[in-house]
Amino acid sequence: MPGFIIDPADIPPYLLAGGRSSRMGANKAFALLGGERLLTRIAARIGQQQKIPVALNADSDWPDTVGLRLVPDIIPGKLGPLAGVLTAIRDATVKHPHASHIVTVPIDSPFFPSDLVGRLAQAIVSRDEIAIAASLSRDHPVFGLWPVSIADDLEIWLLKDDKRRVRDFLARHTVRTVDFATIQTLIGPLDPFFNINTPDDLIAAERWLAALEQTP
Ligand SMILES: Nc1nc2c(ncn2[C@@H]2O[C@H](COP(=O)(O)OP(=O)(O)OP(=O)(O)O)[C@@H](O)[C@H]2O)c(=O)[nH]1
Ligand SMILES: [Mg+2]
Repeated sequence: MPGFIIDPADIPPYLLAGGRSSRMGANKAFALLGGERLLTRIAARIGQQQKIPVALNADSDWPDTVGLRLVPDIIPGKLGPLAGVLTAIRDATVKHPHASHIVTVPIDSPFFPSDLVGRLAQAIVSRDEIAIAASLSRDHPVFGLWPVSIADDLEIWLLKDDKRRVRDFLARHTVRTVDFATIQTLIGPLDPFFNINTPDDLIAAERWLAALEQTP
């Protein structure tokens, strides 16, 4: 079936980095993986899939945006990743008025698939649908295509729902879930959405990176 989105590379990309990094104990965007900051590494990885420059959704006093356009949350209080999604949609409505969707990726998952946006876009069959990634039977809604048409509903939900469970918001909309396979490496199968929350996760990520580099 032909998809609704004609060119996935035209979807405006937003890097979600507005979290607290509380489990890491320091801003994980600046943590080094393979000698490179996660911020630089992940911006490049999503940037290579998209024609529109990546925007950085992060605090207004962010120390170094590495040249990315900074878009701070429009609702204060660190209300979670969906506050970043709302911010991105509102920004895109102004900066990219023809976009039907935006794409978000988190700051802490360095191995996400190089065909992420294309596969998510393929799953969308009409204007108001959300597409999110999944692997190993788990959903990863921070990796999502979000229709700009959900903005008002998302804003009301963020302000009114105290629990702010992402799955509760998704239940209000049509969601296409796209499953991605694990990556075979010399040390076993890698979840492409492995995410770095703690210092131990960062050590594990170094091992995965080395294994990927050694895998033919
Ligand atoms: N814009 C925005 N992004 C957020 C917010 N909370 C989390 N995120 C982002 O959502 C993604 C997944 O969040 P987590 O893995 O929990 O990261 P975190 O919140 O920084 O880390 P913890 O404090 O340890 O939970 C990361 O890219 C975060 O930067 C928020 O309030 N606003
Ligand atoms: Mg995380």
